[in-house]
Amino acid sequence: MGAVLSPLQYLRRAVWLRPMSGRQSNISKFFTLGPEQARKKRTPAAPANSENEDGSRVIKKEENDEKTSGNDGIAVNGEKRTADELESLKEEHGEATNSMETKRSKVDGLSLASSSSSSSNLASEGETTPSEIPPPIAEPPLESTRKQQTKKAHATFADMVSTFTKIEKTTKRLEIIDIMGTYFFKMLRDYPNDLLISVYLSINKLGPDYSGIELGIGESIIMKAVAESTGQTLQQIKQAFHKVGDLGLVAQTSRQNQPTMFQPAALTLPFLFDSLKSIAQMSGNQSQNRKIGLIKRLLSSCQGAEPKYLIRALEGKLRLQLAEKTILVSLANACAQYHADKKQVKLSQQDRIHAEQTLRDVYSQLPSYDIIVPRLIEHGIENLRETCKLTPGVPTKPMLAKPTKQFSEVLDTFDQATFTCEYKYDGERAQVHFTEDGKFYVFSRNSEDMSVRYPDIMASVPRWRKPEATSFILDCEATAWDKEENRILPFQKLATRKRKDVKLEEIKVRACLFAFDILYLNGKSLLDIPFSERRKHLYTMFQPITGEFDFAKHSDQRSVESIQEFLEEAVKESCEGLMVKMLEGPESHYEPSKRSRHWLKIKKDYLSGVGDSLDLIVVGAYHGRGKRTSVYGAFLLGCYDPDTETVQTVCKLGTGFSEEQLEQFHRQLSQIVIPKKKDFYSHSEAPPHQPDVWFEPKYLWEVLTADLSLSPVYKAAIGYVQEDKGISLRFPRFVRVREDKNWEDATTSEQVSEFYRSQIVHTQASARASSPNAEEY
Ligand SMILES: Nc1ncnc2c1ncn2[C@@H]1O[C@H](COP(=O)(O)OP(=O)(O)OP(=O)(O)O)[C@@H](O)[C@H]1O
Ligand SMILES: [Mg+2]
Ligand SMILES: [Mg+2]
Repeated sequence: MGAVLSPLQYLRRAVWLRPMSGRQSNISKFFTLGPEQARKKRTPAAPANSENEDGSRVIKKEENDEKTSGNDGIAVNGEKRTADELESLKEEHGEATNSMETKRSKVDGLSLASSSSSSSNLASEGETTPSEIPPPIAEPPLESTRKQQTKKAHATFADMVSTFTKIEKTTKRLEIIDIMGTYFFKMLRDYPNDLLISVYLSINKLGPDYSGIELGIGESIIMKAVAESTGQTLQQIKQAFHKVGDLGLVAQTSRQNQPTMFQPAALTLPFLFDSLKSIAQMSGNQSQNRKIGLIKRLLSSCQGAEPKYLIRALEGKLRLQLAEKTILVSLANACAQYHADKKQVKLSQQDRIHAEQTLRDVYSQLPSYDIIVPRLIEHGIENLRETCKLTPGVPTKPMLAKPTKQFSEVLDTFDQATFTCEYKYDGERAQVHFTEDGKFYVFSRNSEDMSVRYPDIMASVPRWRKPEATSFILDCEATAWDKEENRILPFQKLATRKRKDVKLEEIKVRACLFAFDILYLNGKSLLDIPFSERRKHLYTMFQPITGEFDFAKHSDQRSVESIQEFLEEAVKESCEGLMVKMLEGPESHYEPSKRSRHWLKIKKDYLSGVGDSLDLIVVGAYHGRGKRTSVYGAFLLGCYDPDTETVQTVCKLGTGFSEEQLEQFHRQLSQIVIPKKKDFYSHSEAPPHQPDVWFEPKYLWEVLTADLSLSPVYKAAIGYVQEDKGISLRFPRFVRVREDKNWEDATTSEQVSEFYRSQIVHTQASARASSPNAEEY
């Protein structure tokens, strides 16, 4: 196996893949919509040099060419900027990724300026009248002008924004997939070099999760930039924001009301992407001012609806209901269609489903568009499983478990199948990688690179790896370890370790690994072999070392009594409970990213409650009274619905805190108070239920509850159980802060509804069990 390329190297490769030629399809008959439906959706062509419905520009081609040709500079908000100035702007902010690309643009003319003509082509192409729709399989009208575009190599933000604007008008998932699929198809056909960037911008990410680069710029910085760039006072922007609740819209309106003498040059996707990356990575002295400066420059190149999405991207939330799975499906469709067209074959519904499944599977094993997109372009989706495989050095999405609160459920689920019980250690998930070229990594549950956090684990690998293991991926739990007593310490101890800049000699709380699975060994993926065999590999290739590495303790007995006993034993040894797993057959294969019924968790503490804890987003707080006057006395929490991208409130929480914790939370949360509820927070509008302050979504807390009930106030899982009622937690209690998850990894609305339903099933079962005619369990 070759060395793993860094994300930067992949990006470079992706950017330099040559555009492909080939026969192009009639995109009106796309994907989920038939030609008739697609035809109906089209609107008459917009007049030249006018604004589309969505505010994006339509520039008359000749005029635009005139503006750009023979002109060695472009106008940005009235200021004329030369290519060199723009180049130095990029350099000033330390971008490296596309520097070669920029140089090439300078030679070709000026990509920033020239791409506005391609934007007009794309924008007007989507807006033809029905009579202009070419017959199926006809060559698209773009062909004649395409030559010019191959010279002007970049897609524009304007194209992306007109796509986003279409998406914002619908809530139907199939339509969203169709719109995004059409967009990605055009990207593949016209700007393959920018496809990767367009995928990242659509999901509002700047790289794979393990790259650690994230957007999420604070409201105050953005408001300053909007005020300064649109000539308004900060006060005016704040007021507008208070009224509208969406900074993106405020920016768009402010920009539209601003008189500009010149058409700014179109923003290209690579330029935007590089700028966003620079903003995300700026730190230290003056970084706030530098961020504001760069945001202002971007804003000055924006028109129509572009400021809205630029600002939302900076905030870290596009609010388009573009969940990652939607992007995957759209991308799979686009690629399948593109390659079928090239080969001049018809794409069946079966082929589409197959393509979607392929991309989903591959992405959960190898969650890196940096690697996948270039290979999709080069080798097609039909070869993707071959060209993109599980790779040490790239964190795979971990398999997850379903909660259970009755032993009988375990026996029901596994029925006649062979299963095994393991201790459920209470620490943090750790995926340990060892690459062919001798590098170690530790990744978190969330694919973050934790190698710097665990120098003790990194140092211990050579001691417990046998020389026969030349590359591997292990699935483990890292727990805190008491060296004196030689035993596991409670989870809270592990949480006291620093998360950054950890020095080996300064570590007070040591981490011990408990390995429970092996996913890859010596150049081969082990995902598709039975767990019993994977476990054998695990036991042969590694050796336990007290306090550093051990195998998760297991028992393969299957009676309820023996499971019960094993659970008691686990709890005595500071574990949280048990994991019950399928041991043999295809159902015991490792399923990356799936919350699978083939893994059940039994937590001792929660057997009497709802079976599991919930991880909830802190969205608001109520001022304390009495002893708690100087801190927040209670908090408003919400779960997350990834399909609608909303945070839905689920309870008011006021118990389980120590005084120190309340003080600490007050300090932390005061920093992220926002003037108004985010418009993607869903909560009752009734005055008595309003919290005193609202927060940016940031912190995730683990919470226990006795049970759940239907509620008119809280909006969690609204519509799942009853059309107009949400679900709320009764007697919630704070357990801990979840530092290893992002707020978007909160318990989902669907999970909340499952907790609610399982509680009803459980109550009915108990009622049956206590009645004289109850069946035996
Ligand atoms: N033997 C084991 N097998 C699998 N996972 C284990 C084992 N021991 C401990 N774990 C941990 O248990 C976790 C699953 O249960 P847990 O309730 O802790 O999940 P979580 O991180 O809260 O996520 P979620 O609530 O989303 O499932 C795994 O992610 C892993 O970190
Ligand atoms: Mg856990
Ligand atoms: Mg949990």
